[in-house]
Amino acid sequence: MDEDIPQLVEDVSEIRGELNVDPSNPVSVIRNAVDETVKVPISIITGYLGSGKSTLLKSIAEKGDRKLAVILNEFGDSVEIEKSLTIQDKGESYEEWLDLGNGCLCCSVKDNGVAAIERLIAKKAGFDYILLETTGVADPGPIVNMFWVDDGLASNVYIDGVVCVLDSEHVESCLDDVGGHWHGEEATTEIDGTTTAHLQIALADVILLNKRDRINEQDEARIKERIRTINSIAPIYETQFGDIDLSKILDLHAYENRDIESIQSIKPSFHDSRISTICIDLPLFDSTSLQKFELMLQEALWEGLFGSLKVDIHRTKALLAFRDGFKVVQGVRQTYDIIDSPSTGSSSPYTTGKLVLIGKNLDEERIANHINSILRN
Ligand SMILES: Nc1nc2c(ncn2[C@@H]2O[C@H](COP(=O)(O)OP(=O)(O)OP(=O)(O)O)[C@@H](O)[C@H]2O)c(=O)[nH]1
Repeated sequence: MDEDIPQLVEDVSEIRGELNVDPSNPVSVIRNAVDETVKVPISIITGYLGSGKSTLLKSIAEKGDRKLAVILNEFGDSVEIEKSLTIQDKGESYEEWLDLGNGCLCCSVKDNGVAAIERLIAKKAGFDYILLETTGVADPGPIVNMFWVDDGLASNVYIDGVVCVLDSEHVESCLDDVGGHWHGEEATTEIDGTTTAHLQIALADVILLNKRDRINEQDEARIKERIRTINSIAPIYETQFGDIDLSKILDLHAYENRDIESIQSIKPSFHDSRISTICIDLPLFDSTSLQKFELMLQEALWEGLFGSLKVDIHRTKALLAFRDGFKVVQGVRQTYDIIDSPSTGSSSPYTTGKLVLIGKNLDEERIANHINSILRN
């Protein structure tokens, strides 16, 4: 093995040892050893089982001149308390088994996964991009939040975006949940018919309609329309064997304030009984608007309420326009961030703002009325 290629997770017990030092803040131990000036983008690759995630990763690795670190998250076929963490670096790969403790992706992967990636950075592997492939049955929300929110990690890694790979031939049956039996997996549908595929599409910043060779033009038009009823922000590209111009899926900066274009270009929404996208115009904010807006947003995200309307929000984006500048809001599930625009010293380029929400039960008219009445008072 090449000496220059760093060992990533030498020993799981070592990670646990570190976690044990300060269980309340597991990354802080490692954070000190990290060069804070290094910031590596991480893209989350999500998509249902067999949609072509690994094929895409291979295609990216072959194409780019970037040095990629690829992290594969796979569960065993039982609710095993083990997870395989494989890092590939130009053909070399390291495999470690991380004990998840309770098999729960959300919390258990968080601690071990964060520690492993901190180590990756700390070892200065010389890579400049991380791709993380989630397991096909996973809701990507907790993973996105893990990389976005974690302070220690955020100083070294920033989340660039979520790429959702769809199998053109099977995406409709996944959304109708007749595909839940694939690969012997159990169906993952909620009572109202929301499937894992809905959640993966809802959180996508870009969508690849892969296996395009398996459908005809009519199918393509119908499928795209259906996807847009769920997420009308993310661009959709058709691909075969993950072949795509890398500039369309990497370096999206989808969680930053430079994401203005996607907020501005949002199309009017369609309605789906499960998850849909809505877009609400916001007035020019004055000195009291921000606080009112934030309280309203907190109630919506944390309590699931716009007034008396019960909602469930997966993704939030907003452009808040002020006379002398603007702010961008980014949110994933209950977490949000309000990001200032860099000061230009001149007046704002925007005279109105916009709020884009992807979630369940989003009645655009009722929400717009609620927001307007809050902002007016
Ligand atoms: N016809 C066709 N087959 C494809 C295409 N992309 C991928 N495949 C095939 O689909 C199968 C599944 O692809 P993978 O890349 O392993 O899918 P995955 O999403 O990583 O699968 P899991 O790890 O099981 O979730 C493989 O046999 C691929 O060769 C495509 O565009 N067209």
